[in-house]
Amino acid sequence: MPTSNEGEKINVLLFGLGAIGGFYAYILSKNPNVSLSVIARSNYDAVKQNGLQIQSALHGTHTVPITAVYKSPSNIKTTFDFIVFAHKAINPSSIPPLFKTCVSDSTTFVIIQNGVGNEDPFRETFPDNSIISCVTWTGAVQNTPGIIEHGKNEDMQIGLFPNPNIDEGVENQRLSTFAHLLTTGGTKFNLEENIQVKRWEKVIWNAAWNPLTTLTLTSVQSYLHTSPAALATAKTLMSEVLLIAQTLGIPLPSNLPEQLIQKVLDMPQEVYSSMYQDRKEGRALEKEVILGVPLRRAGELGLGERVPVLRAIWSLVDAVDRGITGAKL
Ligand SMILES: NC(=O)C1=CN([C@@H]2O[C@H](COP(=O)(O)OP(=O)(O)OC[C@H]3O[C@@H](n4cnc5c(N)ncnc54)[C@H](OP(=O)(O)O)[C@@H]3O)[C@@H](O)[C@H]2O)C=CC1
Ligand SMILES: CC(C)(CO)C(=O)C(=O)O
Repeated sequence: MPTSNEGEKINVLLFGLGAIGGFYAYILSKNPNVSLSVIARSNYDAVKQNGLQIQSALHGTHTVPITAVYKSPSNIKTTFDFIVFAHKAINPSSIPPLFKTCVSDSTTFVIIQNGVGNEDPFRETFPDNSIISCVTWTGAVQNTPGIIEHGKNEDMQIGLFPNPNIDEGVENQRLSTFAHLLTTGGTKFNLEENIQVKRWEKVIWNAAWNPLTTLTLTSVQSYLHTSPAALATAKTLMSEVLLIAQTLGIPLPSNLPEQLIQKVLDMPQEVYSSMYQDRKEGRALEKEVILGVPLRRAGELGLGERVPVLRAIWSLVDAVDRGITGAKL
């Protein structure tokens, strides 16, 4: 695979051209060696006609240079060095098989999503490819098709989802090439030895704030000020997911719920969530990777009786989601 300082083009395909996909499309496009293609769905016409625009409090306003805009992976007749997935993880296992014709032996998948277990469907479909797993704390929204609004929150952690079928040196080279693209794109990120620690830390945050903002249709800060029980509910929910992570052997500190509560209270702006946006827009909720997988892991670990709040919140989110999608039992 080319490195970005050889002057050879690095072919990147981005799937999930929404708030986060649009933001990282902009970051990746800043490297002159990147040829960026995107797959757009509801914003296809807007992006085709007017391009993709980013309006960021930190990066300014720009139109993103895009080589090709596709409607679906089935229209693509070429393969890529990196395929970046930034769609919502809804029916996660339905997505990787769509990409069979765009993948060569040297294609690396990059997953930028909330949740845990997101890598598994990619590894099952493509057992011989590398996966870079990314946890983003960047906050963005697409209120108008093709226009990505980004505030001041920007941070990401990235690391390999190691593939025992691939030489470690090759995997590290792929990781370092992608990290170089983020560096030249001017975004804040860290390389992680064990990205699963960061995935679980983030899912402890999302398992609380995403459903609580979605169910109450209010910001985290407003919810927390409703009554002392609100804070207690958030803390118990986080503690239950932390118990699951720790039982899986993920080294996370026992005071993480307090740390994450303090982190949200210290934020300069009110925090809503991507799941809240989905409910507001009448879109399916990311209930599987944020709540369903942790709950299943609890069952497998014999912790089912020790996560009652997680189960209750899961059932409420599931009911709201079924109300939106019309999915029957
Ligand atoms: N937004 C945020 O601030 C943050 C989000 N995240 C995480 O990042 C990920 C992306 O979230 P976000 O950017 O908010 O999501 P958005 O809903 O803004 O964007 C998702 C995009 O994926 C597209 N998409 C989904 N499925 C398909 C498909 N089958 N074919 C083509 N396009 C598809 C959607 O198209 P369409 O419009 O047609 O549905 C949409 O453009 C999620 O895992 C989220 O939890 C993490 C941190 C913060
Ligand atoms: C932006 C942030 C960090 C807010 O909780 C998030 O992860 C989300 O909205 O899903």
